[in-house]
Amino acid sequence: MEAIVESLGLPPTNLRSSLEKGMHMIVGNKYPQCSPSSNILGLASHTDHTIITILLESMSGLEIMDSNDNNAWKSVPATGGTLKVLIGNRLEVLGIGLYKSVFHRVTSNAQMSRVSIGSCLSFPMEEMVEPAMELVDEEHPKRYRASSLEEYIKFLSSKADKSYIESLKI
Ligand SMILES: O=C(O)CCC(=O)C(=O)O
Ligand SMILES: [Fe+2]
Repeated sequence: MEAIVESLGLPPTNLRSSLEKGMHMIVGNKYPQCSPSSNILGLASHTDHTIITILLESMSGLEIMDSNDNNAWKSVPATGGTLKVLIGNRLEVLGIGLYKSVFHRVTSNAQMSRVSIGSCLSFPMEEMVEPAMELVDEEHPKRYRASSLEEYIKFLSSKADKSYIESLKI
């Protein structure tokens, strides 16, 4: 994490105390076998609310949206035992969009069920996260408003018509 923070141009220890107090959730997902004719997704398109998510999956099925190719869905190859790192909303906000949280989804599979384990790194529940002030100047405006994990949970139960990351853009 310190290397990622440093790559934003911030002191590597910048987030240390927030991370020590922060939430680290391990999420297990199981996607049962499902006929392709039903046209059902295993998991709908979303970006993660986290700082980063580290993902381990039993087989392929993960797709990411390629904003450089007309938002086409691209399959992510599952290469045995490889960990995948997804940028979450908090890191996008902190670095004023230098790293983008990617839209991803999981397809269904007619032959086999699939499992994945996500290691989700987050700030403390009530901590307001906003762009790092060291990175903000006249040429680099804030672009994102401050928000917390607590607020994200409320957002989930609201009937918002845009994605969470869009709702954070000023
Ligand atoms: O199962 C996967 O590969 C993705 C899981 C996921 O996106 C999530 O838990 O947020
Ligand atoms: Fe996700």
